[in-house]
Amino acid sequence: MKQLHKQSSINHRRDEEILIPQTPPYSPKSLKHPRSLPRSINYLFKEQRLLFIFIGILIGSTFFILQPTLSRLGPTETHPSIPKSFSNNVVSHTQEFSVSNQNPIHGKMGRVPVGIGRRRMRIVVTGGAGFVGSHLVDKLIGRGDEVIVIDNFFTGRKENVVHLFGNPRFELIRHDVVEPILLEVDQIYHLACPASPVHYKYNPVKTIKTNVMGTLNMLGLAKRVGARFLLTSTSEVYGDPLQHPQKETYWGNVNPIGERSCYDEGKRTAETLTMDYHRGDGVEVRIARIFNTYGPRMCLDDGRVVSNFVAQAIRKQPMTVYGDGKQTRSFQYVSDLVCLPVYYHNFFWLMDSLL
Ligand SMILES: O=c1ccn([C@@H]2O[C@H](COP(=O)(O)OP(=O)(O)O[C@H]3OC[C@@H](O)[C@H](O)[C@H]3O)[C@@H](O)[C@H]2O)c(=O)[nH]1
Repeated sequence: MKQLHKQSSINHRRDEEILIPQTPPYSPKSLKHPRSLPRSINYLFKEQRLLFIFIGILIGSTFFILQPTLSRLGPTETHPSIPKSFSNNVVSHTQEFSVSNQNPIHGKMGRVPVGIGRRRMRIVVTGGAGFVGSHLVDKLIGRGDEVIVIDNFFTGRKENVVHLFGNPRFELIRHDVVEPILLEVDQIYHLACPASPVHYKYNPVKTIKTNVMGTLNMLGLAKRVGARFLLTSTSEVYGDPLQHPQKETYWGNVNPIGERSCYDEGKRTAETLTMDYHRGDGVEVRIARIFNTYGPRMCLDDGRVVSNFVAQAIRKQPMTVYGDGKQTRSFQYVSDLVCLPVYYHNFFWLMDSLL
């Protein structure tokens, strides 16, 4: 009641003020000057105002039409040439790949509409701070993708990826793949595992755990988020091979209780898991059996033949050849392994092609 009373008294005072007008009463412009419409039109036509309005509208609409497309494209869009056909039993003396894909037609690359260009993808690289992983990450960032590196820094080093710090498309997570992790990604490159005999024999139980638990966790993630999965396996799945060169169809000659078994058998189990997730759960998978790789960022204390020979040469020491020296190996330069152009034995081709 108090409020009502107050209100009515205010209205009363206003009424009084209106009774003694000091200025002409307010009326809308349109009512005040009925002839103002032609004036407005005249105003628009004067000094090419209409032309400038049209130009503004044109620039604005062009921006809004192009903006979604531009935001999806990376700064450097170089597309790896992707051959259409592929034999499932590819044999190479330098590099060998095992491939599987349940439903090529519905692969992620197949959903990219023609004319829009390559879609920027979010990609996880386990072991991305390592020797091979960091080169892969460089190339992925270089072609415009978003990369999340997972590394526990056992053999990986921050220095390998430090040049990418500050890049908005790069993220680094200290994480051991033995523990599960949930991320929304399109592709998973699974590299995390010590690869040189010195490192993988250092803690054999941890090595096999990384291969089994780590691969399980990453395959689980791939299944959950519908990501395509690439396992980096090894020529060591052939063990002490009885066939030269080794074909993909060769099953190997592996000692299950030897010193190297944690790695050999670990990777063989990782391959088994990969194929089981593919057959059982429809996960799109690829397996790369990597032979001896060399190049920048290799650890000098890696223990492998190339780094040993280089380190000994730098120190002007004699090079040590183990055994009778009759053993043979296939070698590949690290960036060729990632994306050697016009060649299908590389990660990019394997991961991105429809197969
Ligand atoms: O100083 C050395 C080191 C090695 N070697 C010999 O050189 C050959 C190559 O040995 P490495 O240790 O470099 O490589 P390996 O072939 O045993 O395995 C390597 O290649 C495949 C990858 O997947 C493995 O991760 C990697 O360890 C072996 O026969 C080895 O006995 C030497 O003669 N001198």
